[in-house]
Amino acid sequence: ASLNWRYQGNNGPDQWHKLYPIANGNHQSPIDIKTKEVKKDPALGHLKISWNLSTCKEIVNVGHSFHVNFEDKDNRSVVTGGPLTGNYRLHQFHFHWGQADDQGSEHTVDGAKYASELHLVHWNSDKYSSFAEASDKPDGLSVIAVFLKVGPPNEHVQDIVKALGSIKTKGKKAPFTNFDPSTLLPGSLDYWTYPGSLTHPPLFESVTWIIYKEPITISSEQLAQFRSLILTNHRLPQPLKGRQVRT
Ligand SMILES: O=C(O)Cc1ccc(OCc2ccccc2)cc1
Ligand SMILES: [Zn+2]
Repeated sequence: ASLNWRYQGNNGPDQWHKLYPIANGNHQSPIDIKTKEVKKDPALGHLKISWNLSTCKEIVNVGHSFHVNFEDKDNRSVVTGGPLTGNYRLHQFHFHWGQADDQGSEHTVDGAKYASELHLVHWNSDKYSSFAEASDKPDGLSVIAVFLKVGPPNEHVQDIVKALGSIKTKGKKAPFTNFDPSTLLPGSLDYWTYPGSLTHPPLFESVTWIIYKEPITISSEQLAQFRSLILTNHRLPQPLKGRQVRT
C-alpha cells in the first residue's frame, strides 16, 4: 500500500526516513552539482534516444504530481549509450516544481535552483521484465532530467497544461496520445551523470541519473497551472557521500 507521505507538513521529506530508512542512504537524490568537482570522462559517449510518439498513452493525477504514461511492452521507445549498458525503456515522465518561481527543481547547479525539473523515467528492459521489477535494482532505472527556467511560454508544455483540466482530482486519468517528449529536450545534448535514487518514496537507490546542462523554458503562467494541481513537489538536495558526478 502506498504509505502516506507528503511534500509538506508532518509527513514531509524530513520525516520520510521513519517509513523509508533508505532516505538517509549513501546514494540519495537529488544532489547539488558542484561544477568544479565534476569529472570529465572521455569514455562517456552520446546518449542515443529513440522515443516513438505512438507509445504515449495517458496523463494521470497521482496525488503528489501528474504522470504522462507510456506503453512499455516493447522496445519502441528506448534510450541507450552514454553511461548506460543496454536498452532502457521509457515508462513515464513528470515534472517537479515549487510554490514560487524561484525554486522547484530537485537538482541544483552550484547552489542555483531552477523553477522546475522534468524527469523522463526509463527501466532496464535487457535485464528485467517490468518497471516494478527493475525499480529497486542498482542498474534498474535511468532518469533523464531537464531543467526548466522561467521565460516565454513553452508550446510543448502547453499541450500538457491543457490536459491538466481533465485530471483535477487524485486518481483521475485522461487519454494523452501522440505527444513527442523529444520536443522537451534542449538544443545542446551535454549532460552530467551520477548514481542516485528515486527522489520520493520508496526512494530506491536504483537510478542512473542523466541531467542535461542546458535548460528549456516554461512561463510563470504555465507553472501556476501546475500549482493548481499540487502546490509543490520537490525534494531538497541530499549528501553526495563521496559519489562522483561525470560529464
Ligand atoms: O523521477 C523521480 O522522481 C524518481 C522516481 C521515478 C519513478 C518513481 O516511480 C514510483 C515508484 C517506483 C517504484 C515502486 C512504486 C512507485 C518514483 C520516483
Ligand atoms: Zn521525479
